[in-house]
Amino acid sequence: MDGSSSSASPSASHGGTSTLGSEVGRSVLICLLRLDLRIHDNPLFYYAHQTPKPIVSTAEKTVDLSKLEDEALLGSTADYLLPVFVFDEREMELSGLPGYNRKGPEARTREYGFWKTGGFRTRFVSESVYDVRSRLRNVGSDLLIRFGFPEDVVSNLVKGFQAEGTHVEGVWLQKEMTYPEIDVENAIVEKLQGSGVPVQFVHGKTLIHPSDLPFESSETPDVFTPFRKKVEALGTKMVRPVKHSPAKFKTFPPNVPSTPDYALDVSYEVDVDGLAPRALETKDKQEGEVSFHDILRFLLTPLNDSQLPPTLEASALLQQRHPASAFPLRGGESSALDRLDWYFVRGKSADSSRWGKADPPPAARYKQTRNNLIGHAYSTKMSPFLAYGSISPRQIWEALDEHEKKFGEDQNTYWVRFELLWRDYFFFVAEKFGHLLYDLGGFERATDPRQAAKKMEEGWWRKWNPLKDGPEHEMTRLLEGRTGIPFIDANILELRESGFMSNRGRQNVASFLSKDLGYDWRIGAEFFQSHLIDYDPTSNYGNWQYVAGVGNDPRASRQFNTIKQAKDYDSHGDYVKMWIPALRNLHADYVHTPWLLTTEERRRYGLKTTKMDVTIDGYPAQPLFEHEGWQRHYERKQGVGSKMHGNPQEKVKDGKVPRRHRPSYRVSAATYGALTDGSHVDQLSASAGTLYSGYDGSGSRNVIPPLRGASGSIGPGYNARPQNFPNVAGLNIGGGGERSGSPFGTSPSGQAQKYARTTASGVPTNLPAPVGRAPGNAFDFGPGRTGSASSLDLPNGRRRDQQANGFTDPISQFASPGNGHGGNGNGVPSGNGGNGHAPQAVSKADLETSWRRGSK
Ligand SMILES: Cc1cc2nc3c(=O)[nH]c(=O)nc-3n(C[C@H](O)[C@H](O)[C@H](O)COP(=O)(O)OP(=O)(O)OC[C@H]3O[C@@H](n4cnc5c(N)ncnc54)[C@H](O)[C@@H]3O)c2cc1C
Repeated sequence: MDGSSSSASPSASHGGTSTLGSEVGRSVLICLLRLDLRIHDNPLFYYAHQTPKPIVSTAEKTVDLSKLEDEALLGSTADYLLPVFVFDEREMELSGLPGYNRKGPEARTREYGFWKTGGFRTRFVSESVYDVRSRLRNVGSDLLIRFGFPEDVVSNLVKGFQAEGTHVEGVWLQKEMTYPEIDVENAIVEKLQGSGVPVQFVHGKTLIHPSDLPFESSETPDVFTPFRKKVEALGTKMVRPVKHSPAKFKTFPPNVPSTPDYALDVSYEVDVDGLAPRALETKDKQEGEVSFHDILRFLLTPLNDSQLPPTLEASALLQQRHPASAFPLRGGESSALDRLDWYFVRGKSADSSRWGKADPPPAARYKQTRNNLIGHAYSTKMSPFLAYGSISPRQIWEALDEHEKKFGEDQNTYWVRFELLWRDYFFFVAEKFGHLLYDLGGFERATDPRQAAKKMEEGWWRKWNPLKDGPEHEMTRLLEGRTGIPFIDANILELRESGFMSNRGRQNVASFLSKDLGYDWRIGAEFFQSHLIDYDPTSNYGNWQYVAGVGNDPRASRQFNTIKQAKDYDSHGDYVKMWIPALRNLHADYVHTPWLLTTEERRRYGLKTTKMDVTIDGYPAQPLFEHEGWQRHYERKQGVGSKMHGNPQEKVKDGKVPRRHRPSYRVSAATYGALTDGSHVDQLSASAGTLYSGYDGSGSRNVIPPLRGASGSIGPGYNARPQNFPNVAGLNIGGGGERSGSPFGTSPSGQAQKYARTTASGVPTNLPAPVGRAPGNAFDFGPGRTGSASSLDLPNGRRRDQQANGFTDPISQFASPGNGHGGNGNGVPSGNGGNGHAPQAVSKADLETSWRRGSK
């Protein structure tokens, strides 16, 4: 960057030549902020305000500061403190800044060429930088912001100060532990050689200070558990206390020497969250003035200019936080501290009755909720703040202490600590193995070279060429969220549209990409690197290696069963429906396996199938891959075996927990018409009875609940096909009731069908034989028949007679005024019905059996 670029900047708040005049003879300490964008518990700022202690020589050794044996010896006598941040051209594409001349290559990932820093992270980092600047201003200091290469900026500043007679006491920075970052450190040291200015590193990244480890970092165990046990044995010595920064900082240098580095600074403030893109010439700003939004826009612009298919890039236009984002927070220390306080201490997030505690903050149920997928409260959401150092792990540790003092200590609080140790583990392991973090063969090349050699053979990992392989290539489909496997697609879409993905989602996507499909795991790691707000080299590449089986997992062949996982963790399909609008109308039992629907059923659910439709609101009709192990989970119904646990943000009304699950109903020997009250039932089972669909009065098409019974008849509807009714003898699917424009159809073609029996997987053993004619000529059961002699067993064991015209249930939201037939799409009962037969009677034993089977 030459001087002309600097002058091209509309505003350079610390620019201008200075002779320092009376300042000659004074000294300055330069603190380069990198991934430590905070003022609290930042060792740089803490030690900058301590009186230096002499280097001591003991009988055993001379304490060598450069080895960081004891940072407590650090201190500064400098008159001025200069905090600097450099937007590094290696990490972020800066070519959109007016007048900026990039010196190096585009900021792209090394193997597959994604932008290294996508839109969401660009915004997050920028917010973090400007937040730390205002926080520094609040304590009497400031932040110098530059763009380019950190080593150039620092050495130019040193030269400038020295030329003006100011003594530069030192350049301090946080020690990084991964490679591209260490390369920058080395470049800084190299550039300052001969300047007489010492470069000093301090540690602030990890929970455990490296010199407190009970082993050399080169001897970090290759498996997590031994590491954890060793460090936990340190007891109270494991984590050093938080270092509080002073209320008033040393003075920022009154004049900063002019350098040729590119400077662009915010000269007027705007409400970033309320931003709409604005033209530069907006009236309320002066010519040449720059707002935060302008800077963001400059940084985002080049990301749209893609060498890859634009659909694979983290869109530069995504400046607004997604309303459904699990990480709806802005970047910066202020935001991090607020979240910390809310999550661990102040927040009141859950009902007391369910948990038997007095509405504690969300941390009190972390272990139960951490695998959930929806909302921001299921986990701490500390990762983006940790990645950019807006908070330190020690601060989280202390927040846990505080939480435990007030609300008690248990598995939940321990588990947050446990996860923080995972984070540390990946740092120490990454430091131990250096460049292997990014190597296809992973750490295994060092820990088990034989195994690694096998996995390095040609053909072990499948390849992908983002520039040549077209849009229908498996990998392109995967990264665009178009695999046809909803749980995978929803996670990818969440990442692309919000910059975040849950840990559960990350594990599943990583396993699918590397184990199910067998692709080079670095495709996924680089894609995550580009899109994740919380990207951190050690956690990202370390976890990818772990899941791909080339890292620290002693059971390297472990593979996630996507359908099992989907049904365990998104049992009601809410997550998938949130991110894939095309699936919103689907019953939860099918939402994870839409390929099991027939073409006709897809049509009835409004699922489009043609190629063109797929890009609008359709969804691929077939999965790009189907693992045979998935099949045994196909028939598992919603809610069954769910591992989802209470959302800590569940609202409490009048001290009572609102009913979260709509009840399951058992219908015994009953004829049961549609629910037409505007609600729907999650699960409705019947034994040897008849049952029929709910219909959502809001106008969305609803579902036919599955029939579970030894024999039975069902009304017409979307899922009225044998596959959905395993182990049924004498299955009669009613026709009838199809009305034009109504979502209530019948069996395909509108005809009633009869099967002798179905197998465990719902395959009919005789060919469907039309036995009736639709519409209005239902066999066995048609829509809208009102029942006789029917009863409902309500979920809490109470029993209620079904009323002839529908039913009411005082303990649920359901109050059906209808007369037991399918609604008309507007929730209005319409009174026509088939003329099916009364269902056959069943014994109580049958009923109980089917009930138990059904509700497992
Ligand atoms: C394939 C893959 C890629 C990942 N990439 C990243 C990444 O780039 N950056 C990142 O911070 N995390 C990454 N993780 C780890 C984890 O998914 C996130 O840390 C977590 O989801 C962040 O949400 P949270 O802060 O609410 O986590 P919480 O569940 O609240 O956990 C608290 C903290 O513990 C740490 N932590 C939790 N799980 C892990 C883990 N598996 N590994 C390391 N540290 C962990 C994080 O610092 C986290 O903020 C990745 C995981 C996988 C499987």
